[in-house]
Amino acid sequence: MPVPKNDFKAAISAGRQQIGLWLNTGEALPAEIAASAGFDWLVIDSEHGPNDLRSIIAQLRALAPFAVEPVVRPPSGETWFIKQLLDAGARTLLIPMVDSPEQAKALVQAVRYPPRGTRGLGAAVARASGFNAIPDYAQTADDEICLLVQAETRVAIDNLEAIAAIDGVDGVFIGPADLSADLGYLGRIEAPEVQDVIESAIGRIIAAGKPAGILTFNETLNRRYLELGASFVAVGADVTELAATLKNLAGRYGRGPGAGPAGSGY
Ligand SMILES: O=C(O)C(=O)C[C@H](O)[C@@H](O)CO
Repeated sequence: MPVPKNDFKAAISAGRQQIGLWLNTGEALPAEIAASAGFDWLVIDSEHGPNDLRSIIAQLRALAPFAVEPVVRPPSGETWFIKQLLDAGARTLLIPMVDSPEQAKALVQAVRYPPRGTRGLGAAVARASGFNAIPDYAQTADDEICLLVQAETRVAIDNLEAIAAIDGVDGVFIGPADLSADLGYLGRIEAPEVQDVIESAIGRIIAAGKPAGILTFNETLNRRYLELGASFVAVGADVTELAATLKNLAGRYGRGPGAGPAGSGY
């Protein structure tokens, strides 16, 4: 029996646009609530969210009954943690700060079993294989793993075509907050100079034959990126949505700081 198909991977490679949300509470219950809202993909974020392997597993379990792809973002692309995440049952990974084709190649190696890569064997005792309930796990896992890399520095933008060309990179995600900072526009994602770089990067990723992805908290920008052909667009984060909704509710009864200005997020 092979591993189940990764519909998200198939969708983005076929250009079927997927709408996502960031999960930053580190808790299973809000993850379950977000899944019930109907998003196509949800990012369990351990780069900026309070997550460890156990909280990630709890969220993977919470999301399992839903038709949504859990995308796990580790704090960085360390091989040892990638191995733990894959064994825990994560199969779509979003790796921050990938600046070069060499880095991308090393990540591809980390997510694939020999002879195609260097992933260590051990899934038979792990959640990924249903604790050995999927007999062909080791033979079939590689093809359903989806490796997404983040381009979020000037160096990565310079190397975009070379990164996208790496076989096994399944999508390139623009990190607008870090990219804008590296371009000298800290906290100013909407600056026209930043937008020019992002729009051209989306076009270049697509021209290189790979799906492009992005996240902002700005609906106008998100719709523009969808128009430009980005395949996986995250449109917000659970914590910012909760904070905004609660401030608004309290504000309607004269409490708290009120709704405040809407930001694009960082
Ligand atoms: O640089 C970015 O933008 C991202 O990588 C996404 C952010 O990390 C996300 O956490 C929203 O602030």
